[in-house]
Amino acid sequence: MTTQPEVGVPDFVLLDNLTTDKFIENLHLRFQHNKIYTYIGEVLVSVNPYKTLDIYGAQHMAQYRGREMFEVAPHVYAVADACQRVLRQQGRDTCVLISGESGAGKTEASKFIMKYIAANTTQVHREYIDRVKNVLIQSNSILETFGNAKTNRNDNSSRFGKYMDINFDYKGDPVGGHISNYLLEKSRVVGLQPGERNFHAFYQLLSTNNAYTKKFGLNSSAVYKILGNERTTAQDSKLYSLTNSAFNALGFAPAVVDDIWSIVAGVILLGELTFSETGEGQLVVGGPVRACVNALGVSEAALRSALGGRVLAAGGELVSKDHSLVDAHYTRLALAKAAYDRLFTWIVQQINKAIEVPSGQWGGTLIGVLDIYGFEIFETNSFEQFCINYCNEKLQQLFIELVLKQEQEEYAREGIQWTPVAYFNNRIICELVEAPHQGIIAIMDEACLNPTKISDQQLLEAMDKRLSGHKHYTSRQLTPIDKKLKHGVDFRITHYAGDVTYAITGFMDKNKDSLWQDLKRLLHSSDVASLRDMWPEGGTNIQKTSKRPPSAATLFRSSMSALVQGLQTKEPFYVRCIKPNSLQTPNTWDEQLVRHQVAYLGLVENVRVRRAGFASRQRYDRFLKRYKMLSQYTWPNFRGTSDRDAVMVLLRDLQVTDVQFGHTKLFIRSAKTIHGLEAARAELIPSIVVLLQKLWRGTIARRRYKKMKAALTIYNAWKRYKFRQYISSLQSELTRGRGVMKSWPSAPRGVAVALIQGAYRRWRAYLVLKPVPRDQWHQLKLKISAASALKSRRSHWGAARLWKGDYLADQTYNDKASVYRSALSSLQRSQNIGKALFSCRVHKFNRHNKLAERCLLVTTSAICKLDANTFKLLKKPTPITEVGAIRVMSSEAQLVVVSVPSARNDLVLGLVCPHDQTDLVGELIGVLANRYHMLTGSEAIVEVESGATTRCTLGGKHRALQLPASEHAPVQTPFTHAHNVITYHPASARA
Ligand SMILES: Nc1ncnc2c1ncn2[C@@H]1O[C@H](COP(=O)(O)OP(=O)(O)OP(=O)(O)O)[C@@H](O)[C@H]1O
Repeated sequence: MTTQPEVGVPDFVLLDNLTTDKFIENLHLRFQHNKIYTYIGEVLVSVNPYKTLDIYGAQHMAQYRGREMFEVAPHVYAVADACQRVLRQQGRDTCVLISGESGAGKTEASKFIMKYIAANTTQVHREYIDRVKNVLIQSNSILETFGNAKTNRNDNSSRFGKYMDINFDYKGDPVGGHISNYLLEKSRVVGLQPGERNFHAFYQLLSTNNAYTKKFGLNSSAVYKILGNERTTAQDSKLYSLTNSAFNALGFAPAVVDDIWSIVAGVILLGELTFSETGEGQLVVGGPVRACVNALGVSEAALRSALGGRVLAAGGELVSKDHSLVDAHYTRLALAKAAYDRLFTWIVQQINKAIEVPSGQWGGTLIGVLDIYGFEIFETNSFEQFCINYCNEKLQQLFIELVLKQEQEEYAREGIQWTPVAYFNNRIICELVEAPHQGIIAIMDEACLNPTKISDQQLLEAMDKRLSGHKHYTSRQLTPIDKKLKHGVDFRITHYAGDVTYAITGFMDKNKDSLWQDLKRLLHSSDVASLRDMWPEGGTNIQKTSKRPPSAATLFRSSMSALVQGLQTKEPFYVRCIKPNSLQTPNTWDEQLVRHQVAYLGLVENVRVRRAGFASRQRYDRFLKRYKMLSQYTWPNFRGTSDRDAVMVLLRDLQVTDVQFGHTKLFIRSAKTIHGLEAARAELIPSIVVLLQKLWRGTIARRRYKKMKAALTIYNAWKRYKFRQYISSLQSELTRGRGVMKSWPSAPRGVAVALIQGAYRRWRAYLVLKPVPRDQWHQLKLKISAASALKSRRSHWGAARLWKGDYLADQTYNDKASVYRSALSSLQRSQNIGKALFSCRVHKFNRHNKLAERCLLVTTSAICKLDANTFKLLKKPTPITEVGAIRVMSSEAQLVVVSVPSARNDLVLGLVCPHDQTDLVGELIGVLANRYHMLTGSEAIVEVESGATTRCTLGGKHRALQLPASEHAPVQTPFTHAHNVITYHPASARA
């Protein structure tokens, strides 16, 4: 991973002088360098780049997997990973609360979080987990189609609040989810601001020639009232097919998808209906009535009557009342809004069915992702802004509760002393809105319930009366000097994020949100099955439905309170989104706009609170892991017992004093200290990287070496196998008198034995030596590789027994083993000869034709001749590097000639084997050849004489050395000599 240099500070907590200017300066600096993410402790501040950044790919995800937030550059993936880690490691539910104004990047952030969570599963290809991941991601396309629209602030603005719970199994893999939707901006269905579009669904439906447009006579080039001046685009038709494939992926039945698009068409057509009055005052419905009833699946008569008037239950009687033109118009719009709003909620319910945790599947832990509208302050603020801003007050309250409370609890838990920080608690504003009996919602509900029709203005008067004296509420009536407030229209709430003036107009209607029963009945009578299903209350008896449903504000308050309750039980993470400009363009920074958002999101305050007590807190183990290299007492390892002790020692060594030691965490007061630690660390890192690289390269080399060794072992085993096969084929040919013997069918048995012995010897020789072509075996006088000599001998002789090497140290071979051992160690002390590798008794033949019993000792560097009884060194050791050649016989004779060109005498030795074995030659050659190779880097020369004769140099003269002919009479001495010919008698050389 390449770590890029940081720009500014990656965590606002590290700012030296905290002011709003400094805060914005750092945010801007980072934005200019495409560093759109910065932390306030664990809160992520994200600035919308309005351009595609290459920071979201799989390789970026990998950088955040399992890493602590402070270890890696700030990123929304780090938040997602932290969420998942808390869930997996502590089994705790977590949530991410994403806030910011329209276009600040909330929905994008939530999608990145979902993407990360979906990718970060423990099992990559478990079928239903893959399905869940797919469904969670696809559900976004449907929600965006039906709930998003182009506004002047955001081309793809979510016009509803969304909270999504994702369920995880015990391993931490997603197994399902649930979406809650809040307050769709349904007024958009029938009224658009200039330059804005209606919900995407309408344009998508009209963008192609499809079954629905055909069936309901819709036309992509026609102008429809509810679509405003905006036309469909090529993008819409692309998204139309995407939406349909998402429906398919979520398992929506084709009939249901038909129903959904029919309702969308029906709403477009409702927008086209017109009303006029006949001369007799009769209301006439015009426009595409037929197409409209077709799309909604209702009868024409029912539609006409529902739009033309209404039936009321009064005193047990049913009274019908005709609509005026104005009422009819209002009813049509109400019907369109209600039908679309209900459709949206119903679609969310269907999605929930598709993603619910299957029964029997444990989906015990949750991550909640809240993507909800930010604070809104417009020219004219109405009921919707009132609800949205109330929602933000609730979330701010939650933030205060969780963040500040947690902070204080942590200090208490850790035994840290601190002075509480003053902060503005917005509970008072929440209460202004929601308090029972006294709050604005209660006052509105009371007005709505009043049997006499209360106007908006009367509502305002009632509010003024009840709320006068409240610090956060005012109106022109209450502060006549404030000319900005319109008399009888405006009231102002001082929100935690600033003053907002609301116009009371429409509050009563919007809060009642009543849909006449006739319309509910109409929709329930539809033969579009899904539409019928959406309006169950339209099926109840009109006489029984006089009870008013709860008002819109009350419903909203309940859903907010349920939301907050749910969030309270979870460990929260915050993403605060900031919009850098209103033009939706990259690289543009509108200082005023940013300043405003920083203010109302309370970000600087957030940093202050975070730093009030301590700028940073870290668990001892984590702190140690990050900074242990800064002190010789802790690097590479601390010798004490606890991490806390280690951190204390480390900080004492660094003379850092502005800290407090909690039970499990270290609390650092000033940001400067963290800076200092970070800088010192950054300075040391390059040398540590070099060290790690060195170690790692060594590991790789050792691994490669092991592999090579393993390959060689396999190769040798195979070679042995082939030769065993060859020998056994020879043996079986011999016993059956075929094959080799076939060429000499009459060969006597002695010849056969000689033959097989010859083959056996050649085989032994072969094993000693590097393989040579069979046709060159008669020239068995070769240079061999030391390693292969060692290995080949070992593979043959070593298979039967272990090489003991230092035989003299073995009591069974040498009854004076202990004398030998002490002689050896004093020898080792006096003569730098190294470790004993091989020793045995030998018969030595010298230049005076004398035979002597000696002991031979081969060490890591030299060949020594020792006295046979005292094991004292007899002559100067001969360095192994001076060995010229080693000569042996291909037979079993234990005769070895070690030629030393620098001396006038070769070593002519008959080795004395232990009782239980017949050969030491192989082992001696193995040891000598191997050491020779190690010391000189070249191969030892080993000559194997195939015949019965070899040679040696004694007293500077060449002498022949032979084995006796078989018919020779046995002699008692291992060596005899006559006429410069030395004879070695193997039989007499036994121990
Ligand atoms: N991280 C990002 N990288 C690139 N572009 C982004 C990023 N975040 C947001 N955008 C761009 O900004 C646009 C608006 O973002 P988004 O829809 O997430 O805002 P929002 O805060 O959810 O707004 P609203 O409240 O209106 O729904 C996106 O369509 C996208 O083009």
